[in-house]
Amino acid sequence: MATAHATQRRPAVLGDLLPGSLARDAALVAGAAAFVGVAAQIAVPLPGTPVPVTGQTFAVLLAGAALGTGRAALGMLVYLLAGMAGVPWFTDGTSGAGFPTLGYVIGFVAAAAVVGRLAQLGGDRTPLRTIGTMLVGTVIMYAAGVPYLMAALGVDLAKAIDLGMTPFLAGDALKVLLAAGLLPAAWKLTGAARR
Ligand SMILES: O=C(O)CCCC[C@@H]1SC[C@@H]2NC(=O)N[C@@H]21
Repeated sequence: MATAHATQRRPAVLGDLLPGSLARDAALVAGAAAFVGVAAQIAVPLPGTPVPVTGQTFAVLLAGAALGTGRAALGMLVYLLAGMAGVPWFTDGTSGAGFPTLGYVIGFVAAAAVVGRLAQLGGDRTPLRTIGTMLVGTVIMYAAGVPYLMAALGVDLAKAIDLGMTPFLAGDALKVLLAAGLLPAAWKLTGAARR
């Protein structure tokens, strides 16, 4: 019984290390949305495509792993809905719903939820596991973003991949590697128990 109790109290994700419960969770959800909103302002346009290189993917992956599935998904839902409602925190300070990259932002919700779940299962405790977790999250963003791009621009799948995936693979791989260095190191720094 004592062991089971101790196991329950062990932090499942980094966000659990902060004290409090409801207020903490609300702050983490709002913080995750704002974090992605700030990361969206790091946007580099590429010639020949309406899709920019942005810091969002990295922020979404980190928020997912650090907050766990429920809070991370909620944070990304707040980001999506507030942005659609007029908060200017999509790339380059934009908002609304009439832009071709909205599919990626919809994908952020699912990606954060899945990355959060994998992190709760220990998927951010070692660099190798973190790479796997972040790759899954990245694939989910593309799985939402590329078909949306197809529909929004009226192009076929090959063209949508050309415009919305191929130019970003190297940069997104770097973000995955960066997360794979950061998250296990953060766990090590906290000294929290391993799983
Ligand atoms: O307009 C937006 O707010 C969303 C931009 C989405 C950019 C996508 S996310 C996956 C890929 N990696 C990048 O760095 N940029 C694209």
